[in-house]
Amino acid sequence: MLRRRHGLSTAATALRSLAPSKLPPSTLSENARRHASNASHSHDIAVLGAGITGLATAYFLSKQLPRAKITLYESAPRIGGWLDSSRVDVPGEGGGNVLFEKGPRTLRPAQNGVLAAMLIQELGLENETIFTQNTSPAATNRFLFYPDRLVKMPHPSYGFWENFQNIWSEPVFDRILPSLFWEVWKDPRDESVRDESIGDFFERRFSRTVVERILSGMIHGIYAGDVYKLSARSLFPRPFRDEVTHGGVIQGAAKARTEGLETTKREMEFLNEMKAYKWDARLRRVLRDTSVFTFRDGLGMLVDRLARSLWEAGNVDIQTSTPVKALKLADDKTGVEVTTFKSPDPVRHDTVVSALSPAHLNALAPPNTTLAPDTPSVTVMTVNLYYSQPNMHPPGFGYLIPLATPFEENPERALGVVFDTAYSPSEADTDTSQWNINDMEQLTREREAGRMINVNDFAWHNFPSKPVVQDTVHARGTKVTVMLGGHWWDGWPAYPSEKEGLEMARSVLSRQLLIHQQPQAWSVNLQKDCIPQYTVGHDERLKQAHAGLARQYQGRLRVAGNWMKGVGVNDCLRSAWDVVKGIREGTDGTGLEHVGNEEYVKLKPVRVDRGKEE
Ligand SMILES: C=Cc1c2[nH]c(c1C)Cc1[nH]c(c(CCC(=O)O)c1C)Cc1[nH]c(c(C)c1CCC(=O)O)Cc1[nH]c(c(C)c1C=C)C2
Repeated sequence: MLRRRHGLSTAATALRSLAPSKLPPSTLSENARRHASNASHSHDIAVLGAGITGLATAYFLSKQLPRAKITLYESAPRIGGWLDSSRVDVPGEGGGNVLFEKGPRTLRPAQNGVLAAMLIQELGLENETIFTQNTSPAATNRFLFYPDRLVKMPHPSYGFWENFQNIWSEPVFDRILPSLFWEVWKDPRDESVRDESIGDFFERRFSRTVVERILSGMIHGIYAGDVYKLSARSLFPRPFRDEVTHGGVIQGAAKARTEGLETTKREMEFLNEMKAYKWDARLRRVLRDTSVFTFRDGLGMLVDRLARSLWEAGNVDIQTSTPVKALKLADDKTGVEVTTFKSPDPVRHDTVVSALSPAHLNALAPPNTTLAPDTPSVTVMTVNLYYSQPNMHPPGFGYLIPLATPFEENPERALGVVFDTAYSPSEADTDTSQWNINDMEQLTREREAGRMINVNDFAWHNFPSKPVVQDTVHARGTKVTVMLGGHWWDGWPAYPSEKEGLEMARSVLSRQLLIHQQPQAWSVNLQKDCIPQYTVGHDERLKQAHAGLARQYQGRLRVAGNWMKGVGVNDCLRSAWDVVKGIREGTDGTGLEHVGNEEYVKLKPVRVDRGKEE
């Protein structure tokens, strides 16, 4: 009884830190809550950390083990970690507000993203989702800034000639075609080389210009990291393997096209499990044409809905503002004792899942032990800016700034700029007279059939009849995010202040996009140690960590998060899914057992005939 009251009040505290409108109605699943809290528990599981990994772990646990007792410990007063969406008022005529994302802003439905898609369905977010169509500029137009201008990356939708001319004339693509051609003739590396940096690998296979002008930009957009430090084996496992098994990267890609892609048995099982899921047919159809999606209130809405669902489940106790101090294997080895800074008495749980960073987890370990491998991370400053003038940048996703961009063109060492307007519609975008489709009956038919349709500069489909918009400003403006820091700030003793960050971002926009105006709204966010860096030898270190955890804890302590097999939100969901599967199946896993799993199977080459899709 005591637990239940405590659980409800702490969950309520967590929920109250969200918008008041998100508080669960008192009628919600009261029976379910009472039932679960009175029942004897099948498992007693603690989850450490209520970022997206911890929340998703608790969610999958509560769904798949409804009789488990789950305690979620979070050191901060709020939940959600790096997923943080907030609204900022825009002063002036039109008024209203704009939504800024401090961290990740969109999700892809592909690969591990099927789990995010599943959450749309299970959390009832269909009518709150903004789907960006994969033919829209936000999906097709990506730019690199080199040497002093935006250059469009090739895309099949531009057609052969436009791509060819671009590749032929722009210095960013200098010698790319010969380097692709010669790759086929290069000797493969010695098999004894177990890992190297992606910079070294692609420089060896292709050329330094490919690495420094193109690849480094792409890596900035995902890892904010240094190509010469990150691991080829961890980040590009397929090409790295193809070099040895097929003689080269191009040969490997060609073989995959003709004979089918190779994937691990584990991935295949996951795909089959996802295929067997009872998908809403309409959602599935829309997602097939979706490049990325987000929600009316940003990705923070996913956090809110997960929290609400945990509340409703009744068997989850969310303890915010409760930092964990220490972890210890129970003397009888059948559980783990968790001590928090709130009480000197340890609480025993059958299983603990850490959704903390390696550094945080190691800080809880008994003296002279490490639980997770040393994994460096980078700090990113995101600077969101909103201007009331529309179209201040070309239509597209945004641009990335590679290593090779001359210093004088990027003295702030920005990593890239995201054009948020591209996927984030505002009230103004509901004005049908501005849409580039005249036949409104066709629009209605398409919408009713659950098909996506281009209605504007960017494309979006909405489930309900009224389009979902993110920003409440009445006129269309321009919303961008400047990304600063990452590996450029490695080893810095201090980071720029908010004021300096804003000045740096404005200076980037002024030089690179010729935006000299004063923004109407902004937000500067320093995200310390937010992206783990999978440096050379990463997989090997994970394997050792797995062996150590398995030996010491025999399945009682497991790990999940973005520091093992992918740094994105979708990867966090996958990691949560996998760890829960291990617990459900009662294996002696650690959450790292998949690392180095090299049992491969072949996927048949897929030919999608869109006309025949249901
Ligand atoms: C906010 C900073 C982030 C940077 N990388 C990531 C975040 C959250 C993680 C990440 N970003 C992308 C992926 C690939 C998978 C995918 O969803 O596409 C991952 C794992 C791609 C991506 N990069 C940028 C955006 C807007 C996206 C789409 C996903 C998202 O919303 O984050 C832009 C971007 N991200 C970073 C930089 C420096 C940058 C520059 C334009 C760092």
